[in-house]
Amino acid sequence: MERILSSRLALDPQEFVEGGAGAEETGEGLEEDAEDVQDAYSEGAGECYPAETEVKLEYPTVPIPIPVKVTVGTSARPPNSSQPASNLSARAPKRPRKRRSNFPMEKMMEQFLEQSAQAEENFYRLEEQRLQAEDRRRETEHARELHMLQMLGQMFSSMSSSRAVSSTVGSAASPSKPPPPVRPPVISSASHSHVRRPSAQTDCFSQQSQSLSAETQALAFERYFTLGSSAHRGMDEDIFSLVKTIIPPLTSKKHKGQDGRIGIIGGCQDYTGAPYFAAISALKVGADLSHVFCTKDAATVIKSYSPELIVHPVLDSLNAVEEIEKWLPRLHAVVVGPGLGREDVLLKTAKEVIEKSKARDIPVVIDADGLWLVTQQPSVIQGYQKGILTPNFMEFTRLYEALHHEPMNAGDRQRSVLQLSAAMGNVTVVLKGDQDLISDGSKVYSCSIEGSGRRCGGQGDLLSGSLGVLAHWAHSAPEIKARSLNPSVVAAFGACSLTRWCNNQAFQRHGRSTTTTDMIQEIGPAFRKLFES
Ligand SMILES: NC(=O)C1=CN([C@@H]2O[C@H](COP(=O)(O)OP(=O)(O)OC[C@H]3O[C@@H](n4cnc5c(N)ncnc54)[C@H](OP(=O)(O)O)[C@@H]3O)[C@@H](O)[C@H]2O)[C@@H](O)CC1
Ligand SMILES: Nc1ncnc2c1ncn2[C@@H]1O[C@H](COP(=O)(O)OP(=O)(O)OP(=O)(O)O)[C@@H](O)[C@H]1O
Repeated sequence: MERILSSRLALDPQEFVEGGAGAEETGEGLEEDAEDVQDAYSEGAGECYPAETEVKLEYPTVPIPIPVKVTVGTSARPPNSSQPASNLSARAPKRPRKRRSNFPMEKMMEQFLEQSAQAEENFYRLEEQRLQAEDRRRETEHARELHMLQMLGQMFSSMSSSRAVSSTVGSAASPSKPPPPVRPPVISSASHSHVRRPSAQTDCFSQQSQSLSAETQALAFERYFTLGSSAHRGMDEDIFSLVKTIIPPLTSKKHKGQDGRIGIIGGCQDYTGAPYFAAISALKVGADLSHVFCTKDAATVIKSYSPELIVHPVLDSLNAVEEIEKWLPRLHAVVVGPGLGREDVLLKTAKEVIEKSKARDIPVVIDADGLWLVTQQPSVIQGYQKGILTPNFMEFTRLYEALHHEPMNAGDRQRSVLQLSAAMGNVTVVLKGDQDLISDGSKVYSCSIEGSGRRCGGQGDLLSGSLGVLAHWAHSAPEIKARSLNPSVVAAFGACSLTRWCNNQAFQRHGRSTTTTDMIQEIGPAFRKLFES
């Protein structure tokens, strides 16, 4: 109503007159309509007569009828006359209706406004009804999906129990029995022959679950934890429970910065998105402060994406290394490479920052163009136990070939990742792909949490930014040190799981239009679901 009233005030009567005049110019019908309105008014009110006068208006080129209350003319009616107006007008010859005074025009305007208000109300009423119908439809669909979910649950429970029995009974007789129909993280020993691949049944399951609803996916995901064979289950739960133990509790005793200050080295004229994605992901995972060290021309752009980031436009300055070094004592981890570009001068700065970070014993995650640098100069990170490389397949191939001087066997990725990590002096390597393979040169871990088929740019930046925080947490967690597991591997497993689940959840909502920004919005719920429930 408020809107209606305000629009009423905004109407200029003169404009209305002009509009009416314009309409008259375009056709006879409108003039008749205006006459009808006036007739109805005169008869209905019972006190106004069809008095006509000519009012001189500046605007209309064609005369328009304007009824007036004040009578001017010869057809005045006695005050107590009971004669209907229509009779009166029948007696008095109708004069051509031309221009009249403004007052009835205001009445017309009011009628017009009332009608628009009515129309608007009707519209909203109908819209409300439509939304209610839509809600009812959704509820029905939801109930149907829940029903499906229960049926699937029952189905899998019975499959699980029958498999558990058969694997215990038949393990000696048939050691090559395929794993259960889920995609557990595969954990193998250093020997390649022990690396397990998901079975045909596994893939069948993942295809099936891809077409299911969000609720069904959630179930499939939970079964990821609960349906593994007993041997796998122990290790899955191990690594997941270890990721959970590295997460610092949120307490009121802490001050800003204690849960992580992460530095991203990257961001140039061409690539401003990548460092932003990495830095904001670090914050969303739980770092308290996220710094971006980028070139001058990228800085304002990155700042404009988010006021939450601290952006230093120093990467292409003459004393870039000193500028960054000033901050290193306050950083808990650095992520080198997202959007860095491949200019020699920037790569040289990145190299020196890596050296300085190593000297301070800070975890160093190297991604994207940082891996280009490692391909040219592997020694920059070789042997550093807090170093983690996160190549995509292309970056991995380059690195592998640079270190092994021979083409990689793309059909045997587990072996290749193990070999590369070993050649890098047991630096943790995360080969991203349909399964993420993580190795510290002694074992290969596979993270196969259902993601989606959507491969937009920036997903790797989300992973590297998250990994920066998790690496800091893992390397400072006493529980991990007490166990024989490599903290970098635990952190990598956590970051891969998180990225893939964000991808899955964003895809549930946005399908083909999923972007990294949508995935970043899923970090909070995904983190809770994976590590805090
Ligand atoms: N919004 C932004 O600002 C973003 C900026 N970004 C930044 O861009 C910079 C360059 O990074 P990059 O990944 O494009 O470079 P690089 O490794 O040379 O790959 C080039 C070519 O390799 C191929 N290829 C890639 N993946 C593959 C795979 N899995 N399997 C097989 N092939 C694969 C593919 O070749 P194609 O298929 O096109 O022939 C691809 O075109 C870097 O700084 C990064 O941080 C990104 O983070 C995105 C968001
Ligand atoms: N085929 C796939 N199926 C499922 N998930 C995948 C697949 N390929 C990559 N991913 C996931 O996407 C994430 C990013 O991997 P990707 O290979 O896109 O990195 P990237 O090319 O370095 O990304 P960026 O665009 O940020 O440079 C990883 O978490 C990985 O698990």
